[in-house]
Formats: sequence, structure tokens, C-alpha cells
Amino acid sequence: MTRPAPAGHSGSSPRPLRLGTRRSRLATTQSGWVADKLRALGHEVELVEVVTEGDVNLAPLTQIGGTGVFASALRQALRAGEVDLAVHSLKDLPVLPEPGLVVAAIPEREDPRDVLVARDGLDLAGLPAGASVGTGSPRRAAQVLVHRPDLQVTAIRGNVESRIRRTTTGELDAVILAGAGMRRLGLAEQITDVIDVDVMLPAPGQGALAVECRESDTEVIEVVRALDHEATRTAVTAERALLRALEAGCTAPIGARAHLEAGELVLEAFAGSDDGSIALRRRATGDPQDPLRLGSSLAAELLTDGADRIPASVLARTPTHTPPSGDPDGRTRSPRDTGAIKEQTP
Ligand SMILES: NCc1[nH]cc(CCC(=O)O)c1CC(=O)O
Repeated sequence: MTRPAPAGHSGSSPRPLRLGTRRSRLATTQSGWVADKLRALGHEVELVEVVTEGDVNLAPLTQIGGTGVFASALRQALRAGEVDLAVHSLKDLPVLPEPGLVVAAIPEREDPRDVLVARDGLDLAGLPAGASVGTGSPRRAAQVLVHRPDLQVTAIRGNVESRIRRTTTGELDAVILAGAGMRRLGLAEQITDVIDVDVMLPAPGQGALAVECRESDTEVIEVVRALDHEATRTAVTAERALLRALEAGCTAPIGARAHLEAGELVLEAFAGSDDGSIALRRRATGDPQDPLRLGSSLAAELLTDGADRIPASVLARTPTHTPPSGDPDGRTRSPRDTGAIKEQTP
């Protein structure tokens, strides 16, 4: 249902902006944060819940099409005119631009680093040899094993709260999560170690949000633009350009973090393989006016130095098999979903 554009809207009697959100607590918290920012600017905002494949299907993300599954249903709701804007975790957003949609704002990002939640308040160095560490992320698994090959990495999925619970029940010694998500959920006091970027580079875009609108909806775009943070946009543009140039998806074992330092844009990146045979780390600096170039040139360097040997199946995380016929709730993918999932493969 597409609502007719309001005639002569000037901002004085704003139509309520319909903000589409996933139903997880992290998603509603992030959406609520954006809604509050827009309300503080004088706009009326209502939240609209959208159910995504990634929420209902608990198969490993690497099998059901990567984290792009979280974005696809929200994007469909945007295109259908059911909502006017959608808030994504930027790291879950496929790197290829989505036709008809535009990321109108990237607000200032949180600390992008990964954190450890371990039993008994342990930090990474304090975990004993053989300790079990849960993560569903090939990027986290690869990097933690470079630093601590003696640890036992276990694949886990689920929302932030349920992953943390695995350490309190004694099932696992530790889990690795994005610090940003934990802080937004008010769970900062459960962090037992903030993992240094020298040990683990975050996912490209980690800690940042992306507010997406319809390209044709200039009125909403103008409103949302006010939330954009230039330094964040510059940094994540370099990080995502690297991911794109590696032809990698958002669940690939690729880490990247850019930041401004003394007027220069610094980009650090990691590229690894699942079996640990490839684990490359490189750093480059460039012009903050051209983050795309810095990202793609560092990607080229990684490829020359061995990242070209990382199998395409590992990088792109293309669904390698048809998902089990019985989705948990019997939901079948629409052709549209499939299209949206495909877009993140090169
Ligand atoms: N893949 C799930 C996801 N997407 C965004 C975040 C956290 C918030 C962020 O990184 O911006 C998380 C949880 C996690 O990785 O621990």
C-alpha cells in the first residue's frame, strides 16, 4: 500500500514518519534511538514491526544467505510503501546499492570494537588453554584463533541476550560480541574485556547504523539527512569499499576499521580463511575525501598478498544448499526475498 504523498507538506504539520523495525530487542532499541532523534527535531514518528527471514530461521547465517536476510524484508516494506524509513545495523547491510533505495543517514557510530563476555570476569589473556569461545562469525573465529590458537571456538547464533546466557549457564567459557550492541542494550557491565583492534578488527561498518529511505522520497530524505555524521560516513565508506572490492559478503572472514588521524584516513584490514591457512593484516592511509579509493586499494593489496586464494564460497557466503524445507514457521521465501539475498553475491 503506497500512501499518496502529502500535498504541500512543509514540516509544520508533519505526516507521521513510519519507521520499519525488526522485532529483536537490539533492532527496536536502535530504531527507537533513531525515532527519538527525529522526534527531538520536531517530527512525528511511529514504529512499524517487520518480520525478517533472519529472525524466524535460526539456521546458520552462512547457510541462509548471510546477514543480508535481515535487511531484505525491511527493504521490501520500504519499496512497498508500508514504511518510510528503516534502520539497519550497517554491518548487516549488503555492500551493493539497492535500486530505488538510499542510505540517507549514517549517524555517529559507537565504539566499533568486539568485546568478550567471559565467566568469572575473565579477559582474553586470562582464558585458560582449551577454553570454549562461542561466536557465529568466521571473522571473529579466524582472528581469535590467530591470537589464541589454543582456544576452542564453537559456532553459535541467536540474539545478544541468548548468546550471553551461554556463559552464565556454564555451557561456554566466553562469547565474543559487538560492544556497540551490548552498550545499546544496556548490557555494558557484562563486558569482561574490550578486544584491542590489534587483536581483532571489527566487521566493516560495525557499531554504525544506516537509515534507509526510498530514493524518490525527497521529503523524508531531507528530514533524515540531519542525522548523518560525516566522519562516520567517511570511515565506513572506506571499510565497505574494501569489502566490496574483495567481492565479499557481510559474513566473510574480513575485518576492517577506518578512522581519521591527523587529517588522514587510516584503514586497517584483516582477511582470513576458515582453516587459518590465510590470515593477512594490512594498513594504509589516504585522503579522507576519497574513502572509496583507499578501501579498494587496500583490498587490491590484500588480494596481491594472498587474499585471492580465499575461496569465493568463503568470501561471498553464497547459500551453498537449499534451506531445509521446513522453515521453523513454514514461511517460504518469496522471489523478492531471493532477489534481495542474491544481491550481496558478486
Ligand atoms: N550480526 C548481528 C549484529 N548486528 C549488529 C550487531 C551489533 C551492533 C553493531 O555492530 O552495530 C550485532 C550483534 C553482534 O554482532 O554482536
